[in-house]
Amino acid sequence: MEVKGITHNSKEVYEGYIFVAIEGTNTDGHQFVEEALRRGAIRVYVEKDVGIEDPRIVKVSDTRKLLGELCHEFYGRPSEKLQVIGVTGTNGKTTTTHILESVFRTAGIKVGLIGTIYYRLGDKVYRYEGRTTPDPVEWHSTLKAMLEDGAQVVCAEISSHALHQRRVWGTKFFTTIFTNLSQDHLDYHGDMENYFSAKLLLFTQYPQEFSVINADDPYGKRIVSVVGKRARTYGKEGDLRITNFETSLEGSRLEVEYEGKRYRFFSHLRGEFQAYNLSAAILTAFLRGIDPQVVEEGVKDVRVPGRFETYRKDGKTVIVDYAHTPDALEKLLRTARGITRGRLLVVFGAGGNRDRTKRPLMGEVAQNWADVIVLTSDNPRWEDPISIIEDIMEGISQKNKVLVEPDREKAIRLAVEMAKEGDVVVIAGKGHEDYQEIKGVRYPFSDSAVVREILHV
Ligand SMILES: CC(=O)N[C@H]1[C@@H](OP(=O)(O)OP(=O)(O)OC[C@H]2O[C@@H](n3ccc(=O)[nH]c3=O)[C@H](O)[C@@H]2O)O[C@H](CO)[C@@H](O)[C@@H]1O[C@H](C)C(=O)N[C@@H](C)C(=O)N[C@H](CCC(=O)O)C(=O)O
Ligand SMILES: Nc1ncnc2c1ncn2[C@@H]1O[C@H](COP(=O)(O)OP(=O)(O)OP(=O)(O)O)[C@@H](O)[C@H]1O
Ligand SMILES: N[C@H](CCC[C@H](N)C(=O)O)C(=O)O
Ligand SMILES: [Mg+2]
Repeated sequence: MEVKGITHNSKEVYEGYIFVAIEGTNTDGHQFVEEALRRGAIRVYVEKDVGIEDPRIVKVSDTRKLLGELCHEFYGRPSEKLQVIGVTGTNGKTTTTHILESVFRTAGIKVGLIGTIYYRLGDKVYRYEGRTTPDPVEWHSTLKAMLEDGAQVVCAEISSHALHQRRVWGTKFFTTIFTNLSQDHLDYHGDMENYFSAKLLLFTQYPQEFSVINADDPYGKRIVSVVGKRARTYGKEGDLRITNFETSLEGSRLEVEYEGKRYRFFSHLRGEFQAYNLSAAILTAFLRGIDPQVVEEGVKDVRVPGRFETYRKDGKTVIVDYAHTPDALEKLLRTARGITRGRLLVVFGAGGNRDRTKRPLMGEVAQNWADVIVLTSDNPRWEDPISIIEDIMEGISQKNKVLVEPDREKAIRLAVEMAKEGDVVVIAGKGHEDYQEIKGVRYPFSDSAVVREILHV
């Protein structure tokens, strides 16, 4: 039986395909078995009876795991011929994968990147459906495509949704990395314990040589206790020990101690949290045997679109960043406050159809650090923008600091034009995003483009 393709979507079944029925969050693939058969499926895997007598239907215990295993086989087990580095955690995945990409490229190693912004190998960008971590078909086929295009290493962001939905099941990892865990995605996971359990899966259910863990994070400590001798840690208490870190508008200086030696690094990345992203990437590069001088060179000029992008004009500074969780916003504003001579203004909103409970917490963070808060829309999706803003307002008692402007472009313009010499304006939540998602439509929109137009830079 020659298999022509594998899919979990009946609408993508063609003659000779295998269809795997998945019970999802919106609908159940088991309702589409008849359609899959009609479209020419030669095998249909189900988890439960669908009331159709047909020799092509086979029942298994877990169709999500089966889908991953089938795709891993069908695309030629690419993760066994590459070195796949998987990064998970609430924040830092995109940044850490970009640092690793820069280090491996400096070492002359062909390195692929799969994550929030793009799936790319050098200048080649692969089909991208908008997920930080794609479904098993897109995941294993992209690994195969990168392998065929010469990739030796692939650095990938592994989201908690992906782990919960087994989107990367069947993958063999070289190294997995844990950045941190703080509040996000509770709309999906329900509570922090479930969120942590999803993250833990990467370190316990997938083959890997090393687990690189943030020893300073309370959840990181729990992962170390579970993975045992495979763990290699970073942080103030890590195997790779952070001994000094300074950050400014110019960049960051990091000093670490590892296996009895001291190392110093400089990077254009800014923000106190970069100590951790840099350390995670440096430890991983050391474990892969990359020469320290090459690592030093590789971490210098890392550019991550939409992370702490800085524009300056007439003595005022505007920072565009992707922070969209209470922890990230807190660390971003704390860093911004440290470089502000005058007032700190912040423009942000919160994504619709995402974790609602984080909204007042973000409002409270903004109130603690900023002099002026302009509340606006992020990606409202199917929610009313005003009600999202009201959720954020719940966390703000100092109402006199707040201006409300639901139109994001007007809100950015309002803050930048209000700012005076010495002031800093932080525009948070969307970073690299080049769209605004409203009621299922992605309208072209970019925070950076709006800022550049206002400042004529
Ligand atoms: C909540 C969530 O994660 N949903 C993801 C999930 O969809 P689902 O389980 O809801 O699927 P469903 O729509 O219920 O359909 C169930 C099954 O029926 C099948 N079906 C459906 C219709 C049909 O006609 N025939 C058919 O066979 C579907 O193919 C599917 O297998 O599986 C889909 C396929 O893999 C994903 O595209 C989809 O991502 C949605 C669009 C999404 O917005 N996900 C976000 C929350 C997300 O995944 N974000 C993370 C983290 C971002 C970050 O913090 O970095 C990410 O990795 O991007
Ligand atoms: N190690 C970190 N700890 C806390 N905040 C961080 C860290 N690294 C980056 N941030 C902040 O969080 C934001 C998101 O960073 P990044 O895009 O690297 O995270 P991510 O895990 O890929 O996020 P997402 O899951 O939304 O894709 C950054 O814009 C920055 O403000
Ligand atoms: N500006 C986006 C950031 C989150 C995107 C991604 N992390 C997700 O949850 O899909 C939003 O808040 O909608
Ligand atoms: Mg990301």
